[in-house]
Order: sequence, then structure tokens, then C-alpha cells
Amino acid sequence: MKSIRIGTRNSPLALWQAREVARHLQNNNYKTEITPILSSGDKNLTQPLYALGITGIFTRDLDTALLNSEVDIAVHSLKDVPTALPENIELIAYLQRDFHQDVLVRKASSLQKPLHELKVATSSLRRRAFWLREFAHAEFSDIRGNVQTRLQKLEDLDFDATIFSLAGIKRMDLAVEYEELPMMISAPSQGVVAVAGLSSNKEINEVLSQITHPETQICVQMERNFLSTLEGGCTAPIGAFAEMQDGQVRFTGRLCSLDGKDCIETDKIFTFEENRNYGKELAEEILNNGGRELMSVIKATLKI
Ligand SMILES: NCc1[nH]cc(CCC(=O)O)c1CC(=O)O
Repeated sequence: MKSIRIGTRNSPLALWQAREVARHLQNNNYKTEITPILSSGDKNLTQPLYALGITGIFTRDLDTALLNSEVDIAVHSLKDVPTALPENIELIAYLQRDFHQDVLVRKASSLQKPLHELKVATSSLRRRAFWLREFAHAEFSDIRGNVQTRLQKLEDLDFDATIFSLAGIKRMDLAVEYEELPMMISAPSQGVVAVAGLSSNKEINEVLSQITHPETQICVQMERNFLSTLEGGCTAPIGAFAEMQDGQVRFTGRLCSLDGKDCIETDKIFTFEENRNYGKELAEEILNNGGRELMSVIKATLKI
């Protein structure tokens, strides 16, 4: 087989992830080359993501490169990949999840402040709502950019702390102090690197099936089914995390109002059976427990 062309965004985090996929493929004796592609998500950094009004801004350009056969596969942070994919594009491999959690990073001058007094910079609806659920009077500021840019802004700008995915910090090997945040439930599929390919490309799909991590795949498919059942195409403060060990799954999920005042949660341990759509079942339980009304208020507020 010819060298496998790996499409990726060109941020340091994305390149790390592409090299990680390359390493797995090379371990299976395939040759690889990395092709960085500039995405429109990287070009427009002035507005928060939800305000850009489109999903998939990080993945669109890689989808195009796949469909034009400029690359054979595309590597993504799975949490940035919309649940509905373009025709003929499929997620085929999922690397083992290392870290899923959100962590808080403070600037030196705010180390002594109690959590409820911190001005936190985050543009994520989920992080804001889950923080407000705990600290109803908290103030936020917007922040965008990659992990390194956001750390620089933490030094330079007028806020106390910001929230990161621990996976990003570990991958970038950054020597920063961080605190775990027990009030958070991570974003569906946070911390997972996934590989997309063309459904029609059987040869590549067979190769990718050799590097997928089955437990991670089961867990993130559950989290993403939970997400897509709840959202139906709009963005909302939703957390979901599944862990699997010896056939046992623990699933935690939460939907909150934008101000964090109303939250509906699920936390279940069960034995995994094939051919069940647990993510959908658990989301329907939340929808029937008041989630439907919560979602319609969120949709009306965000005007999607
Ligand atoms: N929102 C952007 C984003 N997409 C993926 C990661 C990190 C890697 C991951 O969580 O999979 C991050 C940074 C962050 O949320 O702090």
C-alpha cells in the first residue's frame, strides 16, 4: 500500500494528534505522511463558537479535503466533530482515551481566591452553565484560541482563571498547575482522538479498524448518541462521560439551563449489551424528566 496521507488542522494540538495516529499506523507497518490543512475555524477567532451559528467549523475543511481525495484520512479531536456527518464520511477509528476531565488553571495573582470569586474566561456554554450551577453569581469573559494562546491570554488579560480539557494540556506537555473540577461533567467525547475516512474506501477502513480502541469506541458512541438525541442539531450545556471496565459501563450525563439553575442528570452503572442504544435511552429519560422543556427554552434563547 502507498503511504497513507493524514489530513489534520495545523495547530500544535492537532499536529500532535495526527502524529499519534501516524505512530499507531506505523506500528502496524503502514507508511504515513502528514498533510496540514488550514481550517476556517482557525481563521475566525473574534466570536465565540456558538455565535458563529454553524457546527463543524473545525471539521469542514478536512471533510472537503477527504471528499476531494487530497488526503486518505482526517484526524480530529472528537469533541469538535458534529454528530451528523456529511454523506460518505464516517468516523472509523478511535484512539484510547487518556484524560477526559476539565481542569482549572489560575493566574499567579489569583491563587488564593475562593472559587466563587474567580472571574473565569470560557466561551463554552457547558462550562459556564455547570460553573453557574455551583456559583450562581459568577462572572465570565469570552476566550478563544488554541491551548497556548489561551494560556498567554491568562497571563495578559483581566481575568483570574480559565478551564481546559486536561487532554490538551498533557498532549502539549505544558508545565502548568491545574485543579480538578468535580462539578464538571466533560463534553461528550472529550479527550478522544478520532479518525474519519470515506465510507466507500474499504481498503483504508480495514487499515483503520486495526488501530481502534474498542472500549473507547463504545463509550464515545454512547456519549455522542446521548448528545444527538438531546440536542437535535442545536448546541446546549450538555456533559456526558462513559467509562467501561470488564463489560461494566458507568455513564454520567447532564443537561442544564444556560444559567445553570435547572439541571437534569443521570448516573448509571450497567452491564454492556450489543445492539442497545444506551445513549439514546438515557437521553430520552432526561427529555421525559423535563429536558424537553429545558431544550426548547435553550433553543429559543440562542435563536437556533
Ligand atoms: N474546545 C477546543 C478543544 N477541542 C479539543 C480540545 C482538547 C482535546 C480534547 O479534549 O479532546 C480542546 C481544548 C479545550 O477544550 O481545552
